Amino acid sequence: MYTFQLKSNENASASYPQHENGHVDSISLLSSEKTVQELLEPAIHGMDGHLVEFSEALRTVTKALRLAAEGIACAQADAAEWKHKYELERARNMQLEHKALSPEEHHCDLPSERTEGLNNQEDATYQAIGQTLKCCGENGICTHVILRDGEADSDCESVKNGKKKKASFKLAWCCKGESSDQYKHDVVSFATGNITTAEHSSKQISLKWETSPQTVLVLTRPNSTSARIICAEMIRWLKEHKKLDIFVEPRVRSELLTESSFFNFVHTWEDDKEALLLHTKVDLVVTLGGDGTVLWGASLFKGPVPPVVAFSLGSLGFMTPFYSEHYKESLDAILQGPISITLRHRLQCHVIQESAKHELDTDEPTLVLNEVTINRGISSFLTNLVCYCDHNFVTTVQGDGLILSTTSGSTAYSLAAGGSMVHPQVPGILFTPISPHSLSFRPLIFPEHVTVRVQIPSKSRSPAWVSFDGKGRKKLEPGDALLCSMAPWPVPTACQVDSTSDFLRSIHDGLHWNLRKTLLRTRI
Ligand SMILES: NC(=O)c1ccc[n+]([C@@H]2O[C@H](COP(=O)([O-])OP(=O)(O)OC[C@H]3O[C@@H](n4cnc5c(N)ncnc54)[C@H](O)[C@@H]3O)[C@@H](O)[C@H]2O)c1
Ligand SMILES: Nc1ncnc2c1ncn2[C@@H]1O[C@H](COP(=O)(O)OP(=O)(O)OP(=O)(O)O)[C@@H](O)[C@H]1O
Repeated sequence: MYTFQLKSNENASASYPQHENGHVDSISLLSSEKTVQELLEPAIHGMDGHLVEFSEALRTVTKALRLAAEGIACAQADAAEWKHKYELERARNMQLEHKALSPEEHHCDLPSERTEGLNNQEDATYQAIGQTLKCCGENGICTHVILRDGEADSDCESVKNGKKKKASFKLAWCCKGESSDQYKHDVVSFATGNITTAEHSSKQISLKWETSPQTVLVLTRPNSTSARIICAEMIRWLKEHKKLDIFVEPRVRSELLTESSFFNFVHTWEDDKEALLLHTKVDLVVTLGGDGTVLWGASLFKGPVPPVVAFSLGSLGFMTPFYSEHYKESLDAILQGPISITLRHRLQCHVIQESAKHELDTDEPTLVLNEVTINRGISSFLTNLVCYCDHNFVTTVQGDGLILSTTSGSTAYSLAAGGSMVHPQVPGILFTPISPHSLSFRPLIFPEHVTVRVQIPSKSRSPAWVSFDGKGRKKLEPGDALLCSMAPWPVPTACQVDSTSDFLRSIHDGLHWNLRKTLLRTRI
């Protein structure tokens, strides 16, 4: 009996025709439902209660299946309709875009002298674009320009209809202050008043060697046996297989020579003055350690920084995407290029002492890759830091202190203090308070071009302490100030995949960001 029922069940399901996508046809389900009823009707006649119950259950299942199939069919019809709508909308947008981009289409039936005028203006426009590109080339700064100087374009309909034209305007911007012409660019001038950006300013950057790298600086985390072992092995491989010149820190050279006189070819430097010239000799920097070693490496370069390849020892860091175990494959690919890089912006920090505020000759700035922190040190008083952004008063920080962070540093101390995580390729200055006394004090992000000034009021009850990437603490006496702005020398770090993929991997693997634990239940 039960064998029969099972078989009929199988037959019923086998007879449900399925679409390519695996969905069951609701009409066939309806007929199957009837078939089940017809088949069972005589069989159950006069049988016991169990069979009646079972046939009821079977009917309910078939009905449920039919309803589900109807639902799916309905959803599919809906989806097809939306897809059609989407395609129409897309085609319309593409048409509009095309219209906006092609200059010829803008010249509808205007009087001929008017069109001539426009053509001349366009010539001038293209000349202007040419000039801008030339100027970009010279300055090493690229601004993508859309210029459409002067009078109407897509407003021609309104002109024909005798309607008023929209006011024309011109946008300009400058970096590095009003006074510097060098970085000034006229950008957009649209008679229509529509502002668009031609290109995204910050894209995935690719580095292609024009001549092969010759010299590599290898930096290692101190007091680490694994770093020492991999360092010696890597240097031997770079010399024997890649014929490269190697630089290491004075400490590392002594360590290598203690191991073997083979490492006699390794170069180093004598003093800080010589270290300052490293960027003129080194094509590539390799770090073996954690994020701290990358910070250390960056701090050796007070100006331009060669590309940095950061190998992690053990766990992956936020700025160390390469595994040291695979150094040969990674370095092979990097030395050959092209490689994706992240340009990690740095902040330059000046401490201005009250006693020396009228002196023109201030100390060299300190460059940070993560952040500069101003805190209360051992004092038990709240900090009282008066902050300005350019010439605008921002706020007074009363709390444990303030972090001015780069976007690379956004996953470090700033994050612990409640700041947001920001993709490292975004240029900006994060303004994150540390344990602020006021509950409404939320973190801010300033644009890249501003200068932030943190002033210790002359009447402050206590000094404050400033530290750079967690190091080099300095005392800020009442009346002293810290000036912080974006440095012109970023740190180019090689990516394992690309900027975004590496960033996301670091926050997923390093922080377990938004990871929810799911309970594995045994299915009954
Ligand atoms: N409460 C905190 O979270 C806190 C406190 C002090 C310093 N720090 C951070 O430590 C940094 C100095 O690092 P260190 O290695 O010289 O000191 P460290 O040896 O004390 O290490 C600090 C930790 O911060 C991590 N770290 C460093 N840079 C990071 C980054 N950009 N993103 C995510 N994590 C990062 C390191 O991997 C390490 O685990 C400082 O720049 C500061 O950002 C954090
Ligand atoms: N070559 C170096 N010379 C001097 N100090 C260094 C050097 N490399 C790293 N440091 C310092 O040693 C400390 C530890 O460096 P490490 O690279 O292990 O950083 P970490 O980020 O703490 O490591 P992890 O990511 O494994 O937690 C840091 O404070 C760093 O500034």
